[in-house]
Amino acid sequence: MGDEDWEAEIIKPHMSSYVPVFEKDRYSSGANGDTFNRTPASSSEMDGGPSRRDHFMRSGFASGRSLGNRDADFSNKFEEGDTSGFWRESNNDCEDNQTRNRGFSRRGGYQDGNDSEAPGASRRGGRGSFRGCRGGFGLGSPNSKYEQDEGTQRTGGLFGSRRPALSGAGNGDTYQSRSCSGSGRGGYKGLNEEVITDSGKNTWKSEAEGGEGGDVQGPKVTYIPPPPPEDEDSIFAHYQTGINFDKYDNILVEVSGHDAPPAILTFEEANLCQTLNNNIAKAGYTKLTPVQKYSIPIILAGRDLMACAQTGSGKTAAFLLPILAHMMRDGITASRFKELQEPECIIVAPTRELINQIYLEARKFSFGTCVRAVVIYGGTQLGHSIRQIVQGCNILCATPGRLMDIISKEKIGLRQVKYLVLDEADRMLDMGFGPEMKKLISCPGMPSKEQRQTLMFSATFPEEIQKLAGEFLKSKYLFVAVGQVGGACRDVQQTILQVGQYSKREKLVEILRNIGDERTMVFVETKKKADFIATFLCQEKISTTSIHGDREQREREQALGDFRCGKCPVLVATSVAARGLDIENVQHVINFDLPSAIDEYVHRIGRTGRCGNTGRAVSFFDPESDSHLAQPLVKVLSDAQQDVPAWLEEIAFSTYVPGFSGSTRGSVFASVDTRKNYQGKSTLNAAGFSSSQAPNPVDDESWD
Ligand SMILES: Nc1ncnc2c1ncn2[C@@H]1O[C@H](COP(=O)(O)OP(=O)(O)OP(=O)(O)O)[C@@H](O)[C@H]1O
Repeated sequence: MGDEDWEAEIIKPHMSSYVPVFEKDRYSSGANGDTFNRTPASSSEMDGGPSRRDHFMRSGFASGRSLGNRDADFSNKFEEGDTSGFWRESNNDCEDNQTRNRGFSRRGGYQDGNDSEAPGASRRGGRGSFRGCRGGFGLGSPNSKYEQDEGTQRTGGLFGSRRPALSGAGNGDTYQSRSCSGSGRGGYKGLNEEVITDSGKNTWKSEAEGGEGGDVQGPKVTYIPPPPPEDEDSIFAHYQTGINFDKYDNILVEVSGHDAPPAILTFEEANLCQTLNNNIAKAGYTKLTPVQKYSIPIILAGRDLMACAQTGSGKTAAFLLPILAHMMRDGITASRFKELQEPECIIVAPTRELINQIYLEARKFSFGTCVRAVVIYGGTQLGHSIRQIVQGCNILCATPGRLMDIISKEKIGLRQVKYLVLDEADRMLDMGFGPEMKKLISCPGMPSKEQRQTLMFSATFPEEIQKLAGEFLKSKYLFVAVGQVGGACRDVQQTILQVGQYSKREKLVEILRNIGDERTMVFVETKKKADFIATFLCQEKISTTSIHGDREQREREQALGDFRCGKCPVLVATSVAARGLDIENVQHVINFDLPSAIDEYVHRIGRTGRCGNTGRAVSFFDPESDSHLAQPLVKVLSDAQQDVPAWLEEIAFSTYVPGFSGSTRGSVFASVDTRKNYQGKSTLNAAGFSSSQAPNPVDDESWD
């Protein structure tokens, strides 16, 4: 990806606000048209009384086997030997996992015509019918000692041409060739991505575990991401807040812990320096969101914080602004070249694209100051990461694997760390990343929790993860809960359709055809399925790209860029794109497969309906595989004042688990703060008034 692609990806400022029109019959099957009715459930429904019957699956979308002969050649390739009519992939990710442990793998059936394979690579054949989409991207020859340190380069694909994605599919359709970037080559696994564990449950795997970026296993990564744009317009590019932005003020906020400082109501009250205020204005922020109103004074007061607020409600600025304010107040010295850099702030996030996004935000808010933010993440050349760091580093944004690598190379010292931020903290502390986070806080030089300020943010905080967090936070940390902990954003209109696996593709195409060119993220559960569905959609002449951990980083960034700029309005993704990504104008999220855990559902649908804009989420519920989600889904839907289909309630009732509190893997819906013996709890609304003065959002008819 070249510089020009970066520019294409950047959304220029002052674009008009996105307010989608919800046409009643948009997704209607035509028979009764009673679909996507945005009317909130009646109070009796909210109380667990009878809910409206859902009509979608009864009258609506075609049932039975999909596709027929339409894409016979392609489908057959996948369905060969699969009596289910949908290709089987039960063990695929286990295989991936094994392959991943060797540090390098190739996707079965995908052939990259111009890439050389490094030693140790494994090739899985058997489903061949595709060629690699395109060649690679070369960025000069190694010329520094860091690059030489990289050792063997993965040389294949330099300046490769964009080749037809489906050359083996038998139709040579040029449209597909042009638009489908769903078929990634092998290469490095995206290691911060889901893998199926022995138990069959998804978890996430850190980069370090797979050796990515490390020196021990596998070939070296040569990808150097293009530099971000330097011009002010691009740096401050933003989208407009939506019609529901002001309604954030009605959400109840609960702060727990001792001696919480009062919320602020305006940016002026934060008393930030002039440069920061200018940057805030240039970013188009005029009013604080609830999580900002509460978190900014807490962080400015030097307190540790665990903050939980709905997706798309401004958590990133809630931690960046007060950290920057402190740095400015403390007069940190301008960064300069040093072999060992000692950043004052470390921010970690679970995926590469998210950490890059956080970095861009940090760069935006620190514009014109001497604070230098740096981003490092897996899938890119290690030497490049080191070169970025040695030039100076006050705020280090990193994925965990790359961070630990860089620390082990003694390019980063931890003695000066004053702020440690875990974004998507529940993910950062779960079994995928938790061990690495523990390693991080026990690294030599890392100030103890008493000596540093630790900040955790997420839209979901399962109880058991809150308990783990105690190890990282001072005992007197404050907990801010904006709205229901783990609740879905109410600006997202959620629809659950009962769709069996054999009908999913047909339904997807039907919905996407109705949607037209509006940007849509389609979530699937595995990387292979992401490739498959992306390719299938391309074959259906729906311009689609894909992002998942089997794609090389260059391809992931290209895919995201193509999606952002609208070149490919459909992005098929695994959960690697479920959290944090803030992409303008994502009007729809479709859960082709539901995730295994409800918190992931909340994050996925939160890619739309951001910052007061409205969005829609449709989820295919297959009773064969998704029944365990019925209960938590009913809770999420009713908490967000969405219609709950009667059939879903029935399934939820029939799979009733006594003591259920909202999650299949512990309680997403923590009672708020899991510390039992705290004092000083206060409930306020986001406008800063006590709850007795505030309208209860559940009663707020105008919310929807
Ligand atoms: N006060 C504000 N005024 C206007 N826009 C804002 C404000 N705060 C944040 N935004 C914008 O809202 C969008 C969402 O913010 P952000 O990505 O920080 O959300 P988030 O809460 O971290 O979401 P997620 O839970 O999905 O990670 C961004 O485009 C951001 O620039």
